[in-house]
Amino acid sequence: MTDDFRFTLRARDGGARLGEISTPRGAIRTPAFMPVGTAATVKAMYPGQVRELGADVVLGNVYHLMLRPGAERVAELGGLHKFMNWPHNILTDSGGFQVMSLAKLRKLDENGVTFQSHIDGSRHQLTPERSMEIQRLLGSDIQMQFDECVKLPCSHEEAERAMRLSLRWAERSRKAFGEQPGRACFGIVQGGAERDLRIESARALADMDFGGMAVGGLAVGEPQEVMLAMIETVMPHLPEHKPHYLMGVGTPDDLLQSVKRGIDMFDCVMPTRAGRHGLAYTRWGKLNLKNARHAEDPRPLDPTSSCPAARDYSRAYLHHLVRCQEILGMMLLTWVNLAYYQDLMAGAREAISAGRYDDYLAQVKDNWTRDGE
Ligand SMILES: CO[C@@H]1O[C@H](CNc2nc3cc4c(=O)[nH]c(N)nc4cc3[nH]2)[C@H]2OC(C)(C)O[C@@H]12
Repeated sequence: MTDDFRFTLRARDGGARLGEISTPRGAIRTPAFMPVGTAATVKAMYPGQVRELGADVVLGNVYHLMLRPGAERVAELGGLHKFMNWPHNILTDSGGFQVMSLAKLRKLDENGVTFQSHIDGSRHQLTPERSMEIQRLLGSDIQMQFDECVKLPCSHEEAERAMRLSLRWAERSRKAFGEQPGRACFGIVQGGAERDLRIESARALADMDFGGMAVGGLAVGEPQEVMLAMIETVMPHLPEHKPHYLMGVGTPDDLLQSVKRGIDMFDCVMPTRAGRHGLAYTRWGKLNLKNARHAEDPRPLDPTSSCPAARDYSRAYLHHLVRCQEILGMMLLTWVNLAYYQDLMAGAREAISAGRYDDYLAQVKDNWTRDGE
């Protein structure tokens, strides 16, 4: 156990990295997938279940928690770890992205963003200082700078404006974070799909004293090749001794391709959101269990899986639950999908350690062509 925040690079296999973040709350094995726990819960999962799947860290959101139940209230109740009964690491997103994708009547200026809650219309303001104060009140172990993420496609001028604003907000966020032993503040690289802006942003952030570097502004609807091109553009300019976090990503293929290019951390709503909508991620690809072809299929999703939801329930039963919109259907498929994402990352870590990541990537992709059977 350590009382400071430390990242150790354990092995490399081409561009892929095997590492470990250690904090007073435990180790985060990288490459890592962080289940999204937006409203202080990984939807449809017990915290103990999430941990059993191998998750070392979950993600929380300033935007949602400041609106409901409120950061001060969570602090009075002992902080977010105690509140949600998750004693392991928590990373919190700083709110800027969610404000722009969820809130109403947003007004952005140099100081921050004022907006109306999408829940009750109440008025709120987020600045770099308030976002870092909220993350400190929550007791977050990894706190994200407050930034502005532009939608893609956008003009070079617009991407430049938002990237420079995000750099000024990075300075303010880092100053407001101060020194919190055992915790880290991460900078977020912006710059849209513009190589010059991405490099300028990465270089400027690398000179600030951040504990890790995130790549933001992606997974906002751009094609995968644009996302991968931006990762390749910034990677040479990210400090290799600090964790690299790709925000909001992604599909299983996105994760494996990004690990190959030097990404260590991911978060994405896909496995949990897809599970609630009847979609199952399996070794052979994605299955839509609403589809009538599963109605009389007695086989489990994957008899070799270590996840009971994938091993002990027939596709016919899962199809029935999804068709009836039964709560158990959402629970079981969320479980299946998070197990798949954690196993995918565990396999990547093992493959990098053995120096056979490219074989692993090819083997996983080869299985996907067999249409879920
Ligand atoms: C696949 O899920 C959809 O795609 C979005 C995930 N993509 C994403 N890119 C992000 C970029 C940033 C960023 O630049 N900065 C900060 N602070 N946080 C970020 C969070 C991000 N998440 C989800 O967001 C919506 C709700 C649009 O659909 C989901």
